[in-house]
Amino acid sequence: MTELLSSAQMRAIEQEAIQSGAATGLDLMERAGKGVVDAVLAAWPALAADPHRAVVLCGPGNNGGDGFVIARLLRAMGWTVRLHLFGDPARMPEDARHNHDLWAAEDPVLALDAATVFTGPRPDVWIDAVFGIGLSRPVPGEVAQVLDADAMAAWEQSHGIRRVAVDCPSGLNLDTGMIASDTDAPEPSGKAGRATMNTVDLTVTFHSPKPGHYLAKGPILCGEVRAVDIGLSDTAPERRSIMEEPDPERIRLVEPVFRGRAIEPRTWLKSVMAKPGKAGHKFDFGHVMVFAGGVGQGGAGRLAARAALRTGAGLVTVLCPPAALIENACQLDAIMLRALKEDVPLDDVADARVTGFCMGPGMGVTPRTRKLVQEALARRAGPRHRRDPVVVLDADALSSFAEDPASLFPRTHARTILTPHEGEFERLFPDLGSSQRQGRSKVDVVREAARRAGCIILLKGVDTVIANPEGGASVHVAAYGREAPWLATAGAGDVLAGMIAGLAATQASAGLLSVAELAVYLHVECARRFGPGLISEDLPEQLPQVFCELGL
Ligand SMILES: NC(=O)C1=CN([C@@H]2O[C@H](COP(=O)(O)OP(=O)(O)OC[C@H]3O[C@@H](n4cnc5c(N)ncnc54)[C@H](OP(=O)(O)O)[C@@H]3O)[C@@H](O)[C@H]2O)[C@@H](O)CC1
Ligand SMILES: Nc1ncnc2c1ncn2[C@@H]1O[C@H](COP(=O)(O)OP(=O)(O)O)[C@@H](O)[C@H]1O
Ligand SMILES: [K+]
Repeated sequence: MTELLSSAQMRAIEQEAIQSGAATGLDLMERAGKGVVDAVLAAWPALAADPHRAVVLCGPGNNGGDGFVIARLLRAMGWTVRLHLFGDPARMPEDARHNHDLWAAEDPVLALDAATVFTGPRPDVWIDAVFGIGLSRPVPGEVAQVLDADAMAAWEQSHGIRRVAVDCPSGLNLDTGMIASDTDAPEPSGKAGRATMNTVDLTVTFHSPKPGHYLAKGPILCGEVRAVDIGLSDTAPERRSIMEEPDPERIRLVEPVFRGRAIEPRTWLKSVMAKPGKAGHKFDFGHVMVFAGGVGQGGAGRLAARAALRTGAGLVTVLCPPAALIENACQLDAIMLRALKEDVPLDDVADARVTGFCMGPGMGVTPRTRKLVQEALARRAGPRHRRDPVVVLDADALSSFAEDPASLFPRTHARTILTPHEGEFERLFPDLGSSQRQGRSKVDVVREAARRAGCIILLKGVDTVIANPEGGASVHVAAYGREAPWLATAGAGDVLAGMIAGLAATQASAGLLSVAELAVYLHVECARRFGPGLISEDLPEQLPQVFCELGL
């Protein structure tokens, strides 16, 4: 997993390097500028063959300072560079001012406005170094007009300008992935909502990627993200094992990377899953009970059950009301089936060997659902198990508590995971819902929700955020070459709930958050492997091939 650094953490690491004497601010700025130039030439090697044309847009802070370094290095390579500055050079921070002066001693500093920028010749490379981690409010109107997608499209025509952002496309908040005007009133002179903010082809960031590259609009705007080494060391203790719970101070990106290096996915899978390489019989790998709905409402539960079985649970049983028994019996083979009468307690059908419950898909928003959830949450580890059964609550199991979420949270425990989509999340945490975030990131609100609920929360989306009550948080994004638009199909969430239950119920030694991370990754891998035309039934059926391709 790659650790994503907040702006404050990045500044602290930079300050530590400067105060310890390991580097000066100017050294870091020079390395940052050189890192961007190297990344550009690595992305488009043909540009190294002969001099080209660049436009560099600089802002009033150190992001602009990086821009001045980039302009100077390109100039030294014989490139023709037009540099535009927003802000007053006299008020720039010292290092940025120094680099401004080096540039200005030999070449003009042009105004940063649409009239000046778009009347110049079209460049081969466009560098956006206006605002980075220091963005503190919506981008001013005159800058927004230059960073506008329509204006760029009209100017670019078919010229093929390579667009590069320094740290981030200016206007993107690197902590939240939001555009400042998404949550605040736009500047009076600004374009409404900056909805047409320019996307770039390449974003070059420093030391480590930031949450905003992966959350919300980040993946839409950033193109490819490259983190370049600028010689900073991170003194935070390294996690010893890939399956260890995340550092509560950090956010980690779900991917097969460990300590900065890509690892074989199989190493990751084996560290989280119980089945590979372990001998045992079916009960050694857990028994998952999945609750299905009544007549005609069983599909969602059956999807979850199939996913639980394919992820490795030793046994899976669907529980349904007696009237739905025949319907389910017609559809299930390897999955067992039991009727659960309205007035029968869960303990009558679930013995001590049950290690997981998957509840919600298709169950119905009813008092009965609420009661069954409470009974499942009250269950404790059987004599042969070290851990309480995992309880995955999704869909109707969550919505059944919408009227009174506070009655759920005292019962949830460390082996509980709630897997809402945004609508279900807002029902349980109205003040943290997407319409109420006011600049708080998805990670912040999921951390807060996990703290309140006292269990793991997984908030789904293209960017899926998982957090535990201690503050540990992970982000998985279906972007940057792992797009999965075909997952936007009914029932995909039911399959994910089943996958989590199936992986966790095997009594793997990895923690529940690590299990959830892997489930989200596998879910997207299944969708990507199947590709266009995917429907939810296809997802569990892809698992064998995905496991095989990931080296199990
Ligand atoms: N940290 C590191 O390790 C390294 C950091 N490096 C680089 O430094 C960058 C961070 O630099 P930074 O802190 O100076 O912030 P930056 O993004 O230039 O913006 C601040 C300026 O913009 C202004 N301003 C903000 N919003 C505005 C708005 N909407 N409209 C108008 N003005 C606005 C703000 O004004 P103020 O809010 O103070 O009024 C201030 O003047 C970072 O992204 C990276 O590129 C590398 O060199 C190497 C190592
Ligand atoms: N465009 C998308 N890209 C990647 N993942 C997606 C996309 N759309 C939906 N998903 C994923 O598909 C699942 C949908 O779950 P959910 O909204 O609960 O649907 P349902 O209730 O129909 O099962 C979630 O895991 C979500 O993250
Ligand atoms: K920028």
